Amino acid sequence: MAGCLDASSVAAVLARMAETRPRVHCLTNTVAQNVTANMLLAFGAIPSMAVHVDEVAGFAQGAGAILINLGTISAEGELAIPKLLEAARDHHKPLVLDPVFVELSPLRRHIAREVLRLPDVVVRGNATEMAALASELDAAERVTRVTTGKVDHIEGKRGALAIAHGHPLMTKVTGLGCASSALVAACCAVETDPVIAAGAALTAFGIAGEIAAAKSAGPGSFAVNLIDALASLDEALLRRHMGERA
Ligand SMILES: Nc1ncnc2c1ncn2[C@@H]1O[C@H](COP(=O)(O)OP(=O)(O)O)[C@@H](O)[C@H]1O
Ligand SMILES: Cc1ncsc1CCOP(=O)(O)O
Ligand SMILES: [Mg+2]
Repeated sequence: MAGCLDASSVAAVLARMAETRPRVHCLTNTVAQNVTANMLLAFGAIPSMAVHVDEVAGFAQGAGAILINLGTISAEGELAIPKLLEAARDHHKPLVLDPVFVELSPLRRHIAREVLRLPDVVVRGNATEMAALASELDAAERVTRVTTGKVDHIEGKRGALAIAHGHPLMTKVTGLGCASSALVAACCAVETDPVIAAGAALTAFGIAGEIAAAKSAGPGSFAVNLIDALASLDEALLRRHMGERA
């Protein structure tokens, strides 16, 4: 039976985020780079996005977590990935994979398979992407599966969570799934249990989506209001949206 987090657990992760300000090194797609960087900053983390094979290892070794997003994977990006995997392995960095459109691309499936040779990877995707990777995920060691949608489902070594926060407008702005993967990575930098880290990230992001939607006329204003809402989160707001007494 999947559980959910309480406001104090989410607030504790956000407090560590504010205190630590982890840098998330993102090898991510050109569509979502800007929204990803802005959401990480609003969340209290620091984004970096270098890709060149001769410098990416240094960026990754000094980061709190690593994100690999396959959305616009290039030959240059593909060269950098082994360096990121080495950094994650040798320097014990949390690593999140976002297998964008893996269902459409044998190349992306191949790269996802290579990434999943590493143990303890956190994979965040939508239901189509996670279903397309089912056999690779089944074969991966100590993988944490994060499947987003109307309800986000998180399954890992230490349990399962279902997160029923968010708003349909979050599907109308490009890059918000990619951004959610980056927020999961940021939480993995300050919370050692990836199930709790992903639960905190998606609870916070979903509540920010609810707050932003209430004051938006459409997807354009929603995109801007979402950054403000994410930056405004505190325990009182979390409690209000999680139905807990202030
Ligand atoms: N129908 C929905 N209602 C509320 N929130 C949603 C809905 N669909 C997706 N979300 C939220 O939107 C964000 C992006 O999820 P999703 O659309 O599944 O990713 P992707 O953009 O990679 O396909 C997640 O935070 C998720 O919780
Ligand atoms: C449209 C598109 N094409 C390649 S990456 C990308 C952005 C996908 O963003 P998200 O998965 O967050 O909707
Ligand atoms: Mg996506």
